[in-house]
Amino acid sequence: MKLGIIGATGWLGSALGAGLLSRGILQPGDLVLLNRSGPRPDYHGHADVTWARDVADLVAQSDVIVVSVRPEDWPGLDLRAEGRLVLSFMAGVDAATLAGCSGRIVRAMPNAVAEIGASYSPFWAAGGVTEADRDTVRRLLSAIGTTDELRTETQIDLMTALPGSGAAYPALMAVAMAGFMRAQGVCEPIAWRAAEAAVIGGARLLEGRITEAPALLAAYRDYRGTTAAGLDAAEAAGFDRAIEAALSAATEKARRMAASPA
Ligand SMILES: NC(=O)C1=CN([C@@H]2O[C@H](COP(=O)(O)OP(=O)(O)OC[C@H]3O[C@@H](n4cnc5c(N)ncnc54)[C@H](OP(=O)(O)O)[C@@H]3O)[C@@H](O)[C@H]2O)C=CC1
Ligand SMILES: O=C(O)[C@@H]1CCC=N1
Repeated sequence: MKLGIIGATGWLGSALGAGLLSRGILQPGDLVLLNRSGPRPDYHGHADVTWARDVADLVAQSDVIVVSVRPEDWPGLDLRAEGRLVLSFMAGVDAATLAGCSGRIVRAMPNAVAEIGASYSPFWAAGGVTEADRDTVRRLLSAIGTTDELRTETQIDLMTALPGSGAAYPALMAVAMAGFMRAQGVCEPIAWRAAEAAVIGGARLLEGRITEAPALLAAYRDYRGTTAAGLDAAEAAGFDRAIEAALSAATEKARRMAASPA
């Protein structure tokens, strides 16, 4: 299979290319790459990839095409992909808009954790996508982590808001936590290590057992100690409302982008 990646040197496109090559899912000769800034002598340690001249050249050389450009760059691509499977990573560019390229459309929502091969990248397939196409999508996405198929396209906007945000909310928490420590006179490196202990250490404890989060919170509350006092104060200050506001705003932005394409 020849895979064309439009946006091959971007944040996600580059992570996909790196994962496909390092996991041996595709060989360098299977990759047809395109970006805006031009060919590079080395692509993740490989020189023997193919750089397309333009979008039409990439389509001519590819069986499957990944579109990983910013949403606002989609109209300018003028992609014509009749008979091809087209896998879009773009937020807020819906299937009705993508259908203009005449390909078989799948939308996936990876995140920045693709950089370390641990993205959760759910996908949704439009009409006309075959079982073989779905297998291809699962194989490609396995290069950057895990996936599930979604039943409706509207859920892509929700996934854009949550897993799509990658490390953003953990980073937001870490910055607030380290800031509190610094404000209390803790030196910079120890402030960051304290925040890392809570954000990363806590996440590692929950890894693979996230559904146990409510029970873990109950255990802290039953303890009736300092953490219980902190949890109560966080809730009273609107912690849940802040998360809901963030995810609603991001979902709404994705919906607005789809309703008014660039
Ligand atoms: N980053 C994220 O965390 C997430 C991103 N997404 C979606 O993934 C898509 C890609 O995002 P991201 O990787 O962050 O974006 P980047 O800005 O990092 O990369 C965009 C890529 O597109 C290339 N490009 C831009 N215009 C053209 C063009 N006309 N022809 C060919 N290539 C072009 C750029 O080339 P060059 O390198 O030369 O500039 C670059 O390689 C977006 O649509 C975004 O909504 C979805 C979930 C999470
Ligand atoms: O912030 C963004 O727009 C990108 C796309 C979806 C998630 N991150």
